[in-house]
Amino acid sequence: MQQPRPRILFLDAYDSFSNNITSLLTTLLKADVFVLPIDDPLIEGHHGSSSAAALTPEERQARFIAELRRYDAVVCGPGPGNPDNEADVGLMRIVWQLAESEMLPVLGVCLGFQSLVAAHGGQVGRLRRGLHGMVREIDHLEKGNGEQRDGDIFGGVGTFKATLYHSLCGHVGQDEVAEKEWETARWRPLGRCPDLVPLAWVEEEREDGGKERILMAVQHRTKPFWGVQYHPESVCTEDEGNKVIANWFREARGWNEKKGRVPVVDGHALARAATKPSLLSQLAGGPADQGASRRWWETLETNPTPNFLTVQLPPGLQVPDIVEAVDPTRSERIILDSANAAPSTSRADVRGRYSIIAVGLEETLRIEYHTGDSYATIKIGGLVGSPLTRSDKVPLDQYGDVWGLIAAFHEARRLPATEPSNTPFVGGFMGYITYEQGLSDIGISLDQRSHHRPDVALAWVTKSVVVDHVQQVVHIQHLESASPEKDDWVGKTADKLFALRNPHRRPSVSAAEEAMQLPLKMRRPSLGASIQPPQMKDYEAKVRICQEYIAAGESYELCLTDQTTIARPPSDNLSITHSRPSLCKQQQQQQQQHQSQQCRCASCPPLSPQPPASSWALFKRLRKLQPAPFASYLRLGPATLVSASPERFLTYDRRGRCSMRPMKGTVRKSEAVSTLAQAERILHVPKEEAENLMIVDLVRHDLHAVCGAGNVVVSDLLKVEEYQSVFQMITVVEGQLPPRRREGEEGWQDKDKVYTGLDVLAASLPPGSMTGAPKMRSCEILREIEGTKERGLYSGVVGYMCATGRGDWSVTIRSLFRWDDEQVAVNGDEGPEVREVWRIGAGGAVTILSTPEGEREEMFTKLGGPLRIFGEEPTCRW
Ligand SMILES: C=C(O[C@@H]1C=C(C(=O)O)C=C[C@H]1O)C(=O)O
Ligand SMILES: NC(=O)CC[C@H](N)C(=O)O
Repeated sequence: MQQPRPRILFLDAYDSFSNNITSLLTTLLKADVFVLPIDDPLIEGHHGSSSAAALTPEERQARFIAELRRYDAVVCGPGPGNPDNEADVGLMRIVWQLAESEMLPVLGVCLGFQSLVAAHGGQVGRLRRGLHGMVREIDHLEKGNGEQRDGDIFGGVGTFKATLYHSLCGHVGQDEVAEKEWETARWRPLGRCPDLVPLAWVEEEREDGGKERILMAVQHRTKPFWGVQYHPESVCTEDEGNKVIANWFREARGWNEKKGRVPVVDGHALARAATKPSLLSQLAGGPADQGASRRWWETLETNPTPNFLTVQLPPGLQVPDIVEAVDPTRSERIILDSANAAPSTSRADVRGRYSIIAVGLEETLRIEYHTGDSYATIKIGGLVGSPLTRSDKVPLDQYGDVWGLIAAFHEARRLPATEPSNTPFVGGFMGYITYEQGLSDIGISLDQRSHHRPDVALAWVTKSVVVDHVQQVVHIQHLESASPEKDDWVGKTADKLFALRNPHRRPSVSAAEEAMQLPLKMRRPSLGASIQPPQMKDYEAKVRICQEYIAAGESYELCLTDQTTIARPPSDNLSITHSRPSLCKQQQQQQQQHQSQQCRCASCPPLSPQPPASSWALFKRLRKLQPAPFASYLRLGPATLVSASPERFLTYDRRGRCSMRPMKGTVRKSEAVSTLAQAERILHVPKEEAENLMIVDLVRHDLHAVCGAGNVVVSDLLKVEEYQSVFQMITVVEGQLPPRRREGEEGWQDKDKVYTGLDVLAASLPPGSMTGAPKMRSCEILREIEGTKERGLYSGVVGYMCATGRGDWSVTIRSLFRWDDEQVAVNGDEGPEVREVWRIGAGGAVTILSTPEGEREEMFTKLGGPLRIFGEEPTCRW
């Protein structure tokens, strides 16, 4: 008879590495792994779960114990915080206290290990300095060469290195052992914890020349409890370490056998599967149920006739020229621009291949959602001045959440792979998602917000132009709805492009745009742009606060950021009265000094009387100054974004192959660091590699949540790449979604098995490179430190999801954005004047090894890129 697969319960302490552990356990031990949060509402009665809230503590404990009977073993996971705080370890504490009759084998990992130590007489205190993303050789007794101790899970294990992510450590009495006794004494229970047998150590050399003895693994003398301080699941833990886990499980099963303990699998389980259910499975009922009350938009754009034409890219033509020729109306626009694709910008290592231009955006159907609302809005159009055709508030309960609605909307319009197959996008969603939506996705509630702006804005683009910079062709694409008036948009657009071959017929450039095209040194600060950067000392103080949280074990890495605001006369918002100043120069200067905190240096040129450049002109300038592979321009609803992002967040193809590209480790180009080899020397150091590694493990966790155990690999680790003004270290992490059922097999009863790239996107926001690890606790801490201001578009994502299932999203950094409704009033010569407000976010990852000055410098380096379009160089000003 076939043996049933073993079952393991994983107690999740909200770490960002948990899914890597469940993946390792599943693949290595061929076990089914189920996950229960340490504060599971069904047991703990939190979060308003009425059924559990009514229970007494004894009854809750009984529920948990009943749940434990279902498993062969338990793994207590890693996480933020300290085992001395009950809330940080929750249910773990019950596990160590189980009566003999209910006991079962347990493995503690990191926080779980510390909780084991704390429960058996040890103390958990701070390391002299935290070790996060540091890879160390684990010193254990066996080293594969002989003597076997009963229950020593290091038996037969050779030398291996493992990744550490901890600020705290277990004190079992190691510091009281004299040096000459240490060699042998460290393998026996030490004074404070007679029941814990040390199995492994790391001795860390400290700056004072001394060594810190760090406990790395223990086993309980009589109970089936083991624990490891290091992270067995990290991508940098060597495979030899897997033997420890295999040994643990062999011991665990041996113990169960000896005790005659067999898991009882009946009734209802509280724990959930390690992989998330798909978005489509959240839908209440199938399409048949929804048929009764179809809304007007449900059938719109559902059965299009694709109409495509591919033409040669007229030589010398830039993406903005194409935009201006094919979509000159200049109201709403989305352009995802491989701005560094041109050979003239070949200094950069990473070059985009395609630029995607949405055309006729005002007429598109779109989804907008303000985080926290119980409904989303589906509408057509909506820009000030253009007629709002229709709008519908869609309650989200039947979709689970906004992601369920987006997935259902996409699914209803999904296309089989369509010609031309060599275009990444034939039509589909284009738009943005804010950082705050990401926060809400990971369970952080946003308190009172002072606005009602969309956090998710996705247009369903049916007319698009895709430039393939490698093939030098342009795909003109129209997913035509079955409307009787076909207007041959594709043909007409091709004609417009052909017309561009004739340089005399190129679109004319407005005066403001012309001004923006002047060489940098001739530029003056834009009229009245009042720039408010972060204060250096404040920023440094915030870095120190981050480090205090890290030292306390609350986080391993925090991506601290701050914002610079730029107030300037309104440029392209038609709803704002355009106030053209008529001040004399002297008055202007006086007013300028009064309003702004900007430059006081003598060399600063006087203000020029030119009108403010439009956001489009700003974009054209930025793409020239900072050509980046994931540049974008977006003017959608009330949001405007001008971005020179170098960072891909997530891309996926139709077959569910996903790839993420976290970027961490930045060095500014300078005379001293101008070559890749020099940058590599600077970035391949423990501090920078650790920063990157932490995010790599976090991203693996995010991908595992959807792709499932064993379906994630790291294909390029810690690679240094060159960009226009910086070098960046990146890693590529790839995942494979479960295969989609073939047509016909795919009934709604299988909908929970249908995953798309949207599932990965929804499960991975906000981008880990912008949060730090563990994600949830780090975001909570960052909200405290950064203050109440929202990051908004910054730290969110911009991208597309094609109707055929392919998608690509960049992290919104090195960018500026503004909201139409954010204005400030200033006193002008002729009374109050309004100013539009642009925001530039910038920051970097703070670790225990950071220096406040270094972090501040890094933040200003990143800020400097987008700020230059205002003719500003941060170093001359603050
Ligand atoms: C926070 C920013 O960048 C992020 C932080 C990086 C780092 O810490 O090295 C690198 C790229 C981005 O993921 C920013 O550009 O503002
Ligand atoms: N990775 C972890 O579980 C860390 C545990 C604990 N918060 C520490 O920092 O030491």
